[in-house]
Amino acid sequence: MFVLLFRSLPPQLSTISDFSFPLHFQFKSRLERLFQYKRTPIDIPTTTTTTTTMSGYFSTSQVAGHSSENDCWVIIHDKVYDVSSFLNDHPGGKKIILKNAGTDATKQFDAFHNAGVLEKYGALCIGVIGEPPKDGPAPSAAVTAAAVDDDDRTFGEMIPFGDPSWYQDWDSPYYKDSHRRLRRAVRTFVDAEIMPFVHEWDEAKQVPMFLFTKCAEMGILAAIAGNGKLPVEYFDVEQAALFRGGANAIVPPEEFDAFHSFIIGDELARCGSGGVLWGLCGGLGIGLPPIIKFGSEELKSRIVPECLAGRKTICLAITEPSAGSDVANLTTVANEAQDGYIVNGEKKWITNGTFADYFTAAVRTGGEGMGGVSLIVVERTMPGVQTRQMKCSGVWSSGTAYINFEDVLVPKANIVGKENRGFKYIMHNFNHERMGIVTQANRLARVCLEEAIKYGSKRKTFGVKLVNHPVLRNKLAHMSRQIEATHAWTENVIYQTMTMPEDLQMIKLGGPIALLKAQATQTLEYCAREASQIFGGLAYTRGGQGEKVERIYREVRAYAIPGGSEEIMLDLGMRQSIKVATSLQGAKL
Ligand code: HEM
Repeated sequence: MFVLLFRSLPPQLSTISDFSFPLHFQFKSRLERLFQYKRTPIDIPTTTTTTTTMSGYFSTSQVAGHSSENDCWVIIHDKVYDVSSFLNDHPGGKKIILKNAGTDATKQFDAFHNAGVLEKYGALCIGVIGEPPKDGPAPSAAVTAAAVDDDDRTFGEMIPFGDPSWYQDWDSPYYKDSHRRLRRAVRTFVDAEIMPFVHEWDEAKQVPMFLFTKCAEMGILAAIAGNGKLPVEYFDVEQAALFRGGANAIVPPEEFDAFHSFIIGDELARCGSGGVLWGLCGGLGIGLPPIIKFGSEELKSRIVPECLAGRKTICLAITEPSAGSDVANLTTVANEAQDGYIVNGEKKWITNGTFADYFTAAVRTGGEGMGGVSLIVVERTMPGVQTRQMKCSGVWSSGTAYINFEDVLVPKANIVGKENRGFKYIMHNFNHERMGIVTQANRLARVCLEEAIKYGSKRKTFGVKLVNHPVLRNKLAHMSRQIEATHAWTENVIYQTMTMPEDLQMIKLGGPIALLKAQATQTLEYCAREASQIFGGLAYTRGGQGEKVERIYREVRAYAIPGGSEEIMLDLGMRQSIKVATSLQGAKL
């Protein structure tokens, strides 16, 4: 609706700074909008949510009566918070809140916090300012900005370039109603179940195991592992909130496509933490697909359902201390013995390796080079497996591990597919892995942009808002154009994965995907740097308003290096593209 109004504005009001909506254009008051949460389509587990326990309606004079240290209320964005029990724990100190006790402290609050803080401390909220609606429903705890949009053509907070353009009523050939429903469902889930806890989990350097169960109950784990297809045969679709109800589901299982996967990855990445993203799906997204695709029926039925249900976790163990992107030269060996294989060797920088139950490990079963590599599933419970947490600059909660395999006896049944075919299976996986990195990196870049625009719209220097300084707008402009270009290219490639035969994808898409990965991570690096400059000191300290930007800035290398470093991606991208052009497309070079 906002967009329709905007379109009909006269040309003289066409720049944002020129207009503010007349009162009658403010089509619904904030409070009305809060109560207009129309959909309750999914059951989201609530055990750890800090949902609002709103119970009442208050006038400002009622709130004014609660202004002492023992009985202290404040109004923030039309909601009433009883902060009496929180005063001593307030990181900004109790005096500063007491100065605003009993009053509307929205302005002061906004100057020092992200809006997300209130999600986390929702339990302090005791009501709202205003009269109860005559017949309306009670205030809903699960209200988020995402949930109050007027229709599904527009979605999100409408921060310029803060979401992909199809969220802002742009037409797109790629998305239909199930994609629109999915973005809403995943956003509601992420806002309630992940976003408020990201800082805590990152500082604790681990993602809680219950998050796996929750994501499994949503169907998110299955969607991530499915590589654009839903592995319906390995999980109970009826128990996954997104797919429950068949034709009436948020996404009817038979409609699921690569754009649904993309939306899930993109919406999850809004949490602004590579650590949480990788903690949850870094192992599953690359460790399980080779088993689903190439494993024996026995291996699949033993491992896949457990992982998709969130009861077990898995990771991909390829990289070694001396063989990074150089997979063909790895040295971990699996020597055939009477009862199986004896595995010996070291793996390094293994995402989820500190806690994973299964390791889809690349081992040498044959001679030198790529023809001697196999994939085998090593299990944590097997004697001789040792893992230790590595101290990395970023992605703290993802459980990055150094792994020792010492005389580990692994049964023959755990070999994935055929012996000495591992290199092909790994290559098969790389495109999928890289597209996952692209999706996350570009959304993290968007998070930096969104945070910078929000902060720059409230923070003033020399009496002028940051966004009104041309030098800072220039930074935002360069961030936006790169993010939008990367997103459009990503959508184009995803579409090809839906229409091109799989064997041809391996040949034709490898080059462009490698280039796209470099494009996405360089965009991320640029955006994280520029957003940090805009936040200044706040992005140099952990937590607080610059929390997301500070974290993302130190996570950049975790995207630019793994899955193929930028240097290798750029070289491979051109090499492969020239080869395809000359051998397949008829280019005379
Ligand atoms: C429900 C009410 C409030 C909650 C839950 C809350 C929570 C927090 C939290 C978690 C922080 C740590 C930094 C961050 O995560 O953003 C913080 C910092 C701070 N808060 Fe609050 N706060 C509340 C109200 C207020 C009010 C009314 C003021 C008044 C001005 C205030 C002033 C500050 C200041 C000055 C800081 C330190 C900022 C910095 O380190 O740069 N807070 N608050």
